[in-house]
Formats: sequence, structure tokens, C-alpha cells
Amino acid sequence: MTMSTDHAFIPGDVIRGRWRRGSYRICRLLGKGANGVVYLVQQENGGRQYALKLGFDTVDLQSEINVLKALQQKGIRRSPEDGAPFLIEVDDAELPGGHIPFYVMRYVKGEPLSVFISRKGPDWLDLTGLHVLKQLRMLHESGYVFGDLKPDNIMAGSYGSIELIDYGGVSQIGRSVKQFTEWYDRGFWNAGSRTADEAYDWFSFSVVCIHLLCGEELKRAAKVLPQMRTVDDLLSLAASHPRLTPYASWLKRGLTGRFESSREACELWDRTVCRRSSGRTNRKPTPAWLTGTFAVSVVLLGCALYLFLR
Ligand SMILES: Nc1ncnc2c1ncn2[C@@H]1O[C@H](COP(=O)(O)OP(=O)(O)OP(=O)(O)O)[C@@H](O)[C@H]1O
Repeated sequence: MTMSTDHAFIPGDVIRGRWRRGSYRICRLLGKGANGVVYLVQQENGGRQYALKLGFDTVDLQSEINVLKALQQKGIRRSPEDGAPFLIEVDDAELPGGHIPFYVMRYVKGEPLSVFISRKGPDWLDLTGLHVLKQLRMLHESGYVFGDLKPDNIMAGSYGSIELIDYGGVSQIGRSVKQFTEWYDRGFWNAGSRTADEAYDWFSFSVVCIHLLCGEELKRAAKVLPQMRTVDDLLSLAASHPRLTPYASWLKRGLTGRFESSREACELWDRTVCRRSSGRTNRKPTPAWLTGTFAVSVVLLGCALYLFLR
């Protein structure tokens, strides 16, 4: 018999796998979504820390697990940096009243991209955005679309590294997008279908950027009646708002799906957004102390020459 995840676990509780016999001690709740509840756990006997997701719905969780297995079989890694796998263990949790399916994955330390950007400043979108596009490219080149891209599903580490979480919305290219969130959904803006193609993710990524830099303006645009809402509302925001100016040429293509490939999308972001920011760093004005020191040195040199030649 399966049961719902109404059962609340508290720190110290142990979740035991019915088939594989793995056991995990609950450290704390990490988050709750529509499909499941995620806990930070420690493998029993002093093992490593992981994130453990219990599913509200066996079918939904199983389909998420199937996608993760398929990605793993294709040699895709959850984190491009350390090659971490998507799945550590899949099993059913044994509880007094029945069992609940769960899977164990790597614990992603970090904070949602929106929190990271509001704490560190909007310039950090340049680097983190490139990392997101690279992860999307890896998925696209393996035949998948992320689908439910939104700031909450993008975790940022302290130096701007990125990891996507919640692979429940991943769909094979050509199928229907199975999970989406209104603002980032192409269908919501009457900007195209909900068929999984690379452009679906480019669109969501564009709206994520607009959300992070112009949240209030996006909120206003989203309030328009559904039949009146169009991609032009987003395009004119991207073209006219000063905060979006540096991203405007990329966003225009991202919102309208005009890239040859995800490789081109990454390269354009790198060329037009990232190099602009490194140029800006190089053009920093010379500090006053350095100018002063230089002036003093010139005067001293002049005095020395005068005394020497006199
Ligand atoms: N690997 C992880 N490491 C750290 N925290 C995680 C991890 N996976 C999920 N979380 C946390 O748990 C929350 C819920 O997880 P997840 O998004 O997978 O659930 P969901 O039910 O699919 O959510 P949604 O309703 O957005 O579809 C996340 O917002 C995040 O805060």
C-alpha cells in the first residue's frame, strides 16, 4: 500500500529503503513543491549529506526518476564541474502505515538565483546566465528540454556557479512540455506552442532575465488579459528598459527563438554580454592614489635631474 506524504518527518527521523535497505537520517526540510517534499539527509553511519525527495504522486515521481535515469545513461552529469550523477538511490520508504517512493540526489548548496542576484547585484547575471545557458545546451544536445526553467529552479553557489534543480519538467525534444510555470511559459504569452524544442527554454531563460532585472514591469505586463498578451509586450520591454539594454540583442532572439542552436545562444551571450562586462572591468578609472603617486614621482625625478645637471 502506498500513502501520501502528509506524514511529516522531523530531524532525527530515519527513512529506510524497502528494497535496497539504504537508510538516511533527516537533518532538515529543504523545500516543498507541487510534486514532492525534499529533505536534507545524512546517510546512516556518518555517511555523506544528500537531498532526498519523497513523491506526492507515485506516477509523477516515477516519470521524474525515469528522466534522470535516461540522462544518466546518456552520460550527462548533474554538475558539469564535478561530474556528480543525477541519482544516488531510488527506493520506497518503509513507514508504519505503508510506503512512499523516494529518490536520493546530490545536495545542492546555494541559493535561488533571484536571492543571489538581489544580494550580489545585477551584474552577476552576466556570468550566471552563461552558466545556465551552458547547462541548457548540454541537455538540448542530448535531446532534452528543461521545460520548467524559473529562478527557483536555478541554484547559485557563492562564486556564481549554477546548478539546475527539479528535473520533473524535463521532456524529450518533440514531446509536449509536461511542467511549466505561467510567466516563463511560451504559451502564456501567446508566443508559441508548448512543444518541447530548444526555443522553449531560450524563451523561459529570456523571461527569467527580465524577471530578475525588471520584476515590477514584468508583473504589470503579465496582468494583461490572456487574449491581449503577446511576445511584443516582452520585446518592447527588452528594447526600451535601460536595465535591459545590454541584453536587448540577445533577448530579442531568445524571445523569438531565432538561434540556429544552443551553441549559438551561448556564444552570443558570451560575446555580447560577458565580454562587455569584462571590458567594463578593464575600463575602471585609475585610482586617485596611483595618479598622486605618479605625480609625486615625476616631481622627484625632475628635482633629482635639476640637482644633478646644475
Ligand atoms: N538537490 C537539492 N538540493 C538542495 N535543495 C533542493 C534540491 N532539490 C530540491 N531542493 C529544494 O526543495 C524544493 C522543492 O523541490 P522540487 O522543486 O524538486 O519540488 P517540486 O515539487 O518538483 O517543485 P515544483 O512545485 O516547483 O515543481 C526546491 O525549491 C528547493 O528549495
